[in-house]
Amino acid sequence: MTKINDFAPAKINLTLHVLGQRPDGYHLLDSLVVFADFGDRIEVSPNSELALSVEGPFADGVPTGEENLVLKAARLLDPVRGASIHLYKELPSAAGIGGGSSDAAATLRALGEMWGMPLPGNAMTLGADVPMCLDPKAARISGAGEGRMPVEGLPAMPAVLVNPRVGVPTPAAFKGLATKNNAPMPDVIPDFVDVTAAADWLAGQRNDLSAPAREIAPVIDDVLAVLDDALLARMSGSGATCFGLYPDTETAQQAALRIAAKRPDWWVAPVTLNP
Ligand SMILES: C[C@](O)(CO)[C@H](O)COP(=O)(O)OP(=O)(O)OC[C@H]1O[C@@H](n2ccc(N)nc2=O)[C@H](O)[C@@H]1O
Ligand SMILES: Nc1ncnc2c1ncn2[C@@H]1O[C@H](COP(=O)(O)OP(=O)(O)OP(=O)(O)O)[C@@H](O)[C@H]1O
Repeated sequence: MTKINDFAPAKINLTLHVLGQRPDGYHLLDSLVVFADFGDRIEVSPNSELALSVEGPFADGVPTGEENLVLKAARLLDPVRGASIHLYKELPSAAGIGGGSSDAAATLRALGEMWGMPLPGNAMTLGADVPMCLDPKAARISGAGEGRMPVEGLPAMPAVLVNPRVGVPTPAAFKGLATKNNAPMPDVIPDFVDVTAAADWLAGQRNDLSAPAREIAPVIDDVLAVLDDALLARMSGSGATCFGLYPDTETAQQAALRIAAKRPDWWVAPVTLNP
């Protein structure tokens, strides 16, 4: 029986500038997004009914009914066709790293291949992060999430992802913004010789959702504090996951071990953020 596997990598917003708000309430973004070599896995196979099974360290709490983004993605592609979908959940949910969105995008790719269908143009209806996850490579994201310009010239970046196991609801983080009309990134994102040069430039950029997310979940300050040996530490998306960039893989792995020993209740993952 034909089985198709796909990978749903964690999405990291290296920057997240909020430029304004549309009349429908959605915010206009200017965000530099990369994807980790760590994430969920999807396996699809032919089946008469549409069925979803979920396992893995973060399976608990992931909805298994029609509200799961994986099933919504399948229904977007074909409202009636059946498939068996298995989701292996490695990523914490509601964590600012696009877990559900990346799962939905991987489902669209895998079922699209199995059913011989192109990727839909309306993936945005599943969530603002889904279009950027369809082609999980470094990109500058604009609009409410639908605009995507590939970004060349980023190095592979050793990093540590840290989540304090506190969820931040995305709408609440946007609602808490003190100012909605903030400055974009510079027009040109330079090429960087290495992760240190990238971190230096990123330090001059922002995640505008960081301040409201820290109001909602003050533990984010503790997460940023344990990443104080990183070249750069910042929150991703609407939080609460933060990333620290490190000069090399070994240093990142050592930092991850140190943080995991200090905070055994937190989720800590040494990763590489791919260009
Ligand atoms: C914060 C980011 O993760 C950055 O990549 C995304 O903007 C959010 O992506 P997402 O979780 O897929 O977002 P959705 O599920 O579409 O939206 C959740 C909620 O976030 C708010 N939202 C989202 C995206 C956006 N550009 N403006 C918004 O104001 C809206 O209140 C929306 O109801
Ligand atoms: N496949 C899925 N995996 C995780 N959560 C899902 C999934 N499908 C639906 N959800 C629901 O979506 C909510 C948001 O989860 P998700 O992991 O996508 O958030 P996030 O990482 O904050 O996303 P983003 O960075 O896009 O804002 C969860 O609380 C959960 O109820």
